[in-house]
Amino acid sequence: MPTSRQDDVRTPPAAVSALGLRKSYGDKTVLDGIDLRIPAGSVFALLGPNGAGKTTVVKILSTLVTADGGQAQVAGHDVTASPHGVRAAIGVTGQFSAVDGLITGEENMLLMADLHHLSKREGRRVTAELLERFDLVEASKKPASTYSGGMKRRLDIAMTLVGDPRIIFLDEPTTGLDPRSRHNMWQIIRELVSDGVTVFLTTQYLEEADQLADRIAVLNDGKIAAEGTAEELKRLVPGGHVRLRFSDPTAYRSAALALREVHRDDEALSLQIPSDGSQRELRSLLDWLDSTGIEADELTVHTPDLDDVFFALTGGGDMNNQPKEAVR
Ligand SMILES: Nc1ncnc2c1ncn2[C@@H]1O[C@H](COP(=O)(O)OP(=O)(O)OP(=O)(O)O)[C@@H](O)[C@H]1O
Repeated sequence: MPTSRQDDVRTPPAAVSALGLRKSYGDKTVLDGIDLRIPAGSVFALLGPNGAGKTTVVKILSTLVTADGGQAQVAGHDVTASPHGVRAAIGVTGQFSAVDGLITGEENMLLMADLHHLSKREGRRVTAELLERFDLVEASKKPASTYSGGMKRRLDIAMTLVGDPRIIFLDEPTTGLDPRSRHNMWQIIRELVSDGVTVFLTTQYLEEADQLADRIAVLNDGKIAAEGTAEELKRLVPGGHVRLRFSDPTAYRSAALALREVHRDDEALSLQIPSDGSQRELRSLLDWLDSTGIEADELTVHTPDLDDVFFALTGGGDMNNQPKEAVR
């Protein structure tokens, strides 16, 4: 892989940057030219269906596998020329967890402290602090194999933090977790970011990317199909609308007659009005309702969500793609 210092002139500094990353296994091209730029201190989510190559990207950036082409820098180090520099700056958790189930949570942590050459005293201090922070004090003397999925993930992240990494790769951090554990994990990730850590997240959960990420890239067919903030991605797909529901048939009919370009549902007494869901459009609709004295019983806004974007970009026609309604 060629190395280049050209990225150094870019501002602000990127925690992770990649240009033209390529990877094939046999005759299967997994990554077909991936470009990334992740500003320090931000959360980046790589979204993609099963087998899209998300883990492969994480493995290349964390120096666990070598790319066939392109270049990547992590924390200012080239992944090929300076893998040790990369490894010293990053933490990786996820599908290839470092947790040893045979020893206790505390022993796992102390082992990690040893690997990072912390003194015994410092190792014990950091371990106690992280066990407390991740709510694992009670379980700390039990073998990690007895931990729930959520506890194992928390221990995994706690172990990663022993080395005080500035960049963390979280490969599907909440896959298989129940909703409460998933929300706990989201809170943990937000706290990491507020400490200035850069987070590179892979996920199949669109809501997770929506909740956490500053920028999201959708990986499909070995390429980045789209990249942007959640809002930018949602604007890529049409389908936003406001729905007005009435209980009074007269009010319904008046509104239906007055409003043009609406989709009528005479049975449900509801009208669907194309809208981008912006404050401006909602205000003008509400002002119009007020001025005409028409009273709707319910107003719901549907803005395209990341599910819509994901399916539009990845062509996942076999999955459930029902519009979601958000009552505002
Ligand atoms: N060591 C390997 N040898 C051969 N093929 C591999 C290897 N590692 C990954 N692949 C293939 O590369 C493709 C991408 O795999 P990868 O694990 O990166 O996808 P992913 O997006 O992380 O998927 P998932 O969401 O299912 O974890 C898959 O088709 C996988 O079978």
